[in-house]
Formats: sequence, C-alpha cells, structure tokens
Amino acid sequence: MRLQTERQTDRLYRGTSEMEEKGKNGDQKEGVIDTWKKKHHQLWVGATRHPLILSISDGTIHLPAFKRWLGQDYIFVRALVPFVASLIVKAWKESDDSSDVEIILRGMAALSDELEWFKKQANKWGVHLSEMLVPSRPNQEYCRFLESLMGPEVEYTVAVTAYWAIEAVYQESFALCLEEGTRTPPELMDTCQRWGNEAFGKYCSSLKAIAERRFKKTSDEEVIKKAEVVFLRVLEHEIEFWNMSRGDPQHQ
Ligand SMILES: Cc1ncc(CNC=O)c(N)n1
Repeated sequence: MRLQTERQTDRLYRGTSEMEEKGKNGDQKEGVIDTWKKKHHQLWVGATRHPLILSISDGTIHLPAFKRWLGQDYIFVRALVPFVASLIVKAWKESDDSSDVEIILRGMAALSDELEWFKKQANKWGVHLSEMLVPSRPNQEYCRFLESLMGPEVEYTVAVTAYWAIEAVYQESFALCLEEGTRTPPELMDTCQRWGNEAFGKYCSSLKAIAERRFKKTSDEEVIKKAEVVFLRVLEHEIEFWNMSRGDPQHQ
C-alpha cells in the first residue's frame, strides 16, 4: 500500500530529466539561498527540526497533536492553491524561462491530489474536515500572509522564493522522519512519505534553482532583500504552525 502511495507521489512530481538536471545544478555551488540558510540557521532549524517533527521521528507524538495538525493543514493547503495559481500567473508574465510555468503547474497538480489525500487521512483518523473546522490563529495569519503575496505588486522572484521555502520546510522536516534509525510510528509513514520522498526533494531543488536563477539575473538588490524577508516570514509562520499543532496553549 505504501509503495503505491510512493509511486503515485513520485509520478506527480517527476518532471523531464532536463528539469531535474536544473534542480541538481541548483544544489552544486553555494547560492543566495544556502547563504541565507546559514545566516538564519536557528530559524531554519526551528522550522525543519521542530519538536513536533522530532516527536514523530522518535515515536512519542501524541495522537491529538497529529489530528490537530491534519485538520489545520488541510485548511492551509486549500489556501495554498490560489497562492500557487497567482505564482503561475507571475511566471507566465515575468519569467524569462518558459519551463517555470510547467514546473509550478506540477506543484499545483500535486496539491489537487493532496487535498484528496487529506480527505482519506481524515477518514482514517476520525478528523472532521467540515465547515465546523475552525482555522487556528497561526493558520489564519499564515493564510493572510499567503494572500499578501498574491497581488500583482509582489515580484515573481519574491513569490517563488516563498513557494520554495514553504515546500522545502515540509520536505526537510518529513525526510528526517524517514531516516534510518528513527522511530516514526508505522501508521504515520504515509504522511512522512508524502513530503519526505526523494521526488519531492528534487521538486524543491527545481524551485530553488528557479529562485537562484532569478537572483543572478536581477540588478535590483531590493528584490533580493524582499525575498530574504519573505523567506524569514515563512520560517516564522511554519514554526508557529508547528507550535499550534503541538497544542501550546498560547498558540491556539
Ligand atoms: C503549513 C504547511 N507548510 C507547508 C506545506 C507543504 N506544502 C504543501 O502541502 C504544508 N502542507 N503545510
């Protein structure tokens, strides 16, 4: 069963080998993003090695926390769809490389599959995804932040950096839970596979390569500064989102 999920997800994210080469090249030499990851190491680790993720990987996760995360994340992913749609519009209008639209479109297609996956998971765990489900404050704030990035005044370079960061945090977080020697509960493996799988890792690399290519081409330092701020905001929102799922009372 798990193998099937893996293959499905793999297929969703797999691009042409040309796209994947671009992804690999993005990893080769240190770019702007790797510099930021080092410069803001604490925040990066805070978002990608959060206690909630560590509790999955060591098997001590509490089921209510997982269920809270599941319901809230479904709300978030629904809000991610119009953001990615706005990014496609920006790529189409502003990008110098026509493969960008196709790369982002694959992410969009994967979100459609993902919403179905959430419904199945909700069923499995007895989580109700109806209108009854109230978005938590950190979730509302994160969704509002996404909305602020959808306007035409936000540059493609800035928005694609945000998209990369949103996806990369989940990829790195859940990939940790799949590492050898971890004690991830078997019933949570499909969740960890969803974002931790290698094909999704490559997909994130191709988004990173787009951002890096844009940084190289721009002569506007302000845009790079704005992208860095957006990168930091994503990390902060991700940390608050994990905190909320964990059930920290001040984050409800
Ligand atoms: C809060 C949050 N951040 C990132 C992701 C990953 N993107 C799409 O699924 C997610 N599902 N939820």
